[in-house]
Amino acid sequence: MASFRTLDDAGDITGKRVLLRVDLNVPVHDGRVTDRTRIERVAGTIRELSDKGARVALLAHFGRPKGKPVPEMSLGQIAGDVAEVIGKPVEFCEDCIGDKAAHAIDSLGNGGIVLLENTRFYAGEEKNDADFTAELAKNGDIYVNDAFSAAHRAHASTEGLAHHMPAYAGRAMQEELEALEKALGRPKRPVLAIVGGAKVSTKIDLLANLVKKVDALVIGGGMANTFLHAKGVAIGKSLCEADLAETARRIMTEAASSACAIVLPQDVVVAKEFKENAACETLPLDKVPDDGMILDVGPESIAAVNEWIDKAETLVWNGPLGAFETKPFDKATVACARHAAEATKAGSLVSVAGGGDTVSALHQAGVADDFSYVSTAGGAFLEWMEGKELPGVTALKKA
Ligand SMILES: Nc1ncnc2c1ncn2[C@@H]1O[C@H](COP(=O)(O)OP(=O)(O)O)[C@@H](O)[C@H]1O
Ligand SMILES: O=C(OP(=O)(O)O)[C@H](O)COP(=O)(O)O
Repeated sequence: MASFRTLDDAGDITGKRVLLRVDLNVPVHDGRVTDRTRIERVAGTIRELSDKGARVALLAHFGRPKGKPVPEMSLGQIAGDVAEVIGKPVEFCEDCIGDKAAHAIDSLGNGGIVLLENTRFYAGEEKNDADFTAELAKNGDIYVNDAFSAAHRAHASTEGLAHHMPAYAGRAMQEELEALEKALGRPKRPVLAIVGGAKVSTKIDLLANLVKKVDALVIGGGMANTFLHAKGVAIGKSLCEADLAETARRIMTEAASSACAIVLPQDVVVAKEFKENAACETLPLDKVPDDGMILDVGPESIAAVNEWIDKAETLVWNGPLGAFETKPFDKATVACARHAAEATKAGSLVSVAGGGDTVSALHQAGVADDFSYVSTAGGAFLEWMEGKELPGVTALKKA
């Protein structure tokens, strides 16, 4: 039996106002949702609540607007996709608190669904501010959290609300926790982690714990640039958080004392412009020009990652190895994803990958169905792997 409350514990919810936290932080390019996995995973919970006659208000964030309304980060652009995926009408309300939100929810019929505007348009969301949480809470009778991929954030809509009203885990949250426990509860060694992507400052700290849990850590993508910089490699104009160089060095020291191999790029793909089909060249690490950007790792690095995949019994992967959305910088991510998929199909690897963009990359490589498990979560999944309590999950635990 789950240690947290689920929808099975919610009783009769007919006519009740349900504040349902979902993660709609999906990849969007040119105003179009390019990967609907996160929407598809929560669709079952939305339908179930609606079919049971609840009035469903969807709470979600999109991007990092830093506490202010940013039109390009409006959830209005996602509402149509949500409606299509769940196969029911979904209204959109341009605020998540106040009179507009109250009116939108009060006017729903039983089974009606409204998507409220980006909670991160208010600074109180990320601060888990008591007044902001109380404003959100005014519009709900019960709270359901189905956003596993945001459960590592102790924000108003992911944690605070659970203390204001009866709180339950949604079906997708339940499934993610069960699937991760099944795939990785007692992982077979060697365990290989691949961490890439662009969210360097929010993910780098957890690497210090991760290196104690895994046998090798491949660092790629934007994350690798900060480590290369910390090792004194000139990386030109590449995405890098130079102030985290000391943290990167500490992680490499921690890895050495935990006998975890750190695998950094050996060669890199460099371009002067970040655009589709930009001219680029593969260079050794000591040849990156001052005006160049590392946008992918090169063939020698791909071969090194694949060798580690061959040695590993278990793979956990978050964050693409390059800027895969922009060709030709998808090569390393696609090649290594296909290699891991082959090993999984051959029965020699348990492979778990997660993260909004990572899942999109696996779909692009055509292998999302070949991994042992694909989580919607990136940072939350890695923190779960570290053994950390996730605030969004802890808040749902039974007393
Ligand atoms: N070398 C790089 N330079 C700039 N951006 C990169 C690089 N490598 C990967 N990225 C970007 O990282 C983003 C994904 O990062 P992140 O959000 O951390 O992953 P996820 O959503 O899977 O958790 C992608 O948009 C990708 O373009
Ligand atoms: O996309 C998300 O996480 P991920 O990039 O770790 O997969 C979640 O929506 C959390 O977003 P955040 O990292 O801006 O808090």
